[in-house]
Amino acid sequence: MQIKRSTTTTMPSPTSPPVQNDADYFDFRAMERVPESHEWTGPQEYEHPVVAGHELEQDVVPVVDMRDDDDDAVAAAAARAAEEWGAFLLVGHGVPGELLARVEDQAARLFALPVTDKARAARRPGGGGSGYGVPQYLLRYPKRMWAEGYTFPAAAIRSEFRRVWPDAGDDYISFCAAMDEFHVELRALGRKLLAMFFQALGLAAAGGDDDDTERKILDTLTATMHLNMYPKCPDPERAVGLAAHTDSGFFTFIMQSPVPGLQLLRRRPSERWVTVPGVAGALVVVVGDLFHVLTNGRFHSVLHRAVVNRERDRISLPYFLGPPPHMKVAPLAAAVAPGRKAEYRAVTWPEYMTMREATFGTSLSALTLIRVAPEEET
Ligand SMILES: C=C1C[C@]23C[C@@]1(O)CC[C@H]2[C@@]12CCC[C@@](C)(C(=O)O1)[C@H]2[C@@H]3C(=O)O
Ligand SMILES: O=C(O)CCC(=O)C(=O)O
Ligand SMILES: [Fe+2]
Repeated sequence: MQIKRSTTTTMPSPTSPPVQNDADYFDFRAMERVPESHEWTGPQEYEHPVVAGHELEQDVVPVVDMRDDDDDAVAAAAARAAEEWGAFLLVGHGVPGELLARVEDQAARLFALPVTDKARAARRPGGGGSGYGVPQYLLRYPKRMWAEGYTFPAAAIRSEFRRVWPDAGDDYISFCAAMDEFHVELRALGRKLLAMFFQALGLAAAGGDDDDTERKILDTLTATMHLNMYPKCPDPERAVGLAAHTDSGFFTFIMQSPVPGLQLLRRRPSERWVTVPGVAGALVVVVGDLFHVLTNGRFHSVLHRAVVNRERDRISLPYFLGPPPHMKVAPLAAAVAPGRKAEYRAVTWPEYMTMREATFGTSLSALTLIRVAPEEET
């Protein structure tokens, strides 16, 4: 899908979001063909070529190995990948492979429950966006995606999943144990990676206000978890797993099945989708819009999407890290090059999400909505 980065700062006129309905809770496994509600026939979805991610050196997704003894070199490699790609594969991160396999298995068990059990935990108005079903932003698209989703705050796993398993039996216990352990590991890893990013940006040495901001950001990082299940599809060329988007927070760790499906949009020398290989035990790191803002555009929030396939179900678990809801995010002073201005206005995560909602399904990039127009620069 081509999403043009518009240079306009005009806010699209807000319209009330479409609502989820019973059609969003159908059983993908019972589908022998892609129904019209899920059929993406426009050529725009397949406008750019797809490359495998290893044929040419320029298409090899960067791999950052945290086992390297030289911390500065690891931080520099992560920052370089965040600048050039906006994403990379992270290995040697210390999260046990056994835990990653268990988390995937538990997610698969959740999605294998009867539709009626999952629908009990459906997203509801006023529910803070948690629950089973389509994230509200994705309801903006005219077509539904070939995926099931479940969103929940990492801090409320046990209460959230009592909605699925009211009896709190063995299935509930093993599911929550795996998600809790994953959260503990990923929260620690998130702090480590953030500290590395700051180190690479030269913030540790910068002194002054940025040091304070860095500490506040590290101390208040907020995590949201989301489970994606992309069932195998009878006609993958006519369906979309997850439409092209950027993540909105600071950065996302994605745990994915070793079934490829995630693709990154590379722009130079020409636009193409690069498939991220399914490397067992690796986590994918994706830079989000608010980190793009924080670094004044130095780290780049990358457009990515998920495609589906005919043979195998695919599961991914993005762990979204961002600021707490009240925190205003603006370019860090040390990230603004001498003689340059901050290119983005300060914004909180919920403010940005509200603005961004109206851009889903349009060709407008939401970052342009908070971009300081050249005439506003003093
Ligand atoms: C923390 C979040 C990131 C997310 C919005 C959310 O509040 C919870 C769902 C997340 C998700 C998952 C699918 C793609 C995405 C763009 C969406 O519509 O919902 C992301 C959101 C995001 O990164 O902005
Ligand atoms: O399924 C994937 O690999 C990508 C998921 C994703 O980008 C998201 O949920 O925001
Ligand atoms: Fe994403």
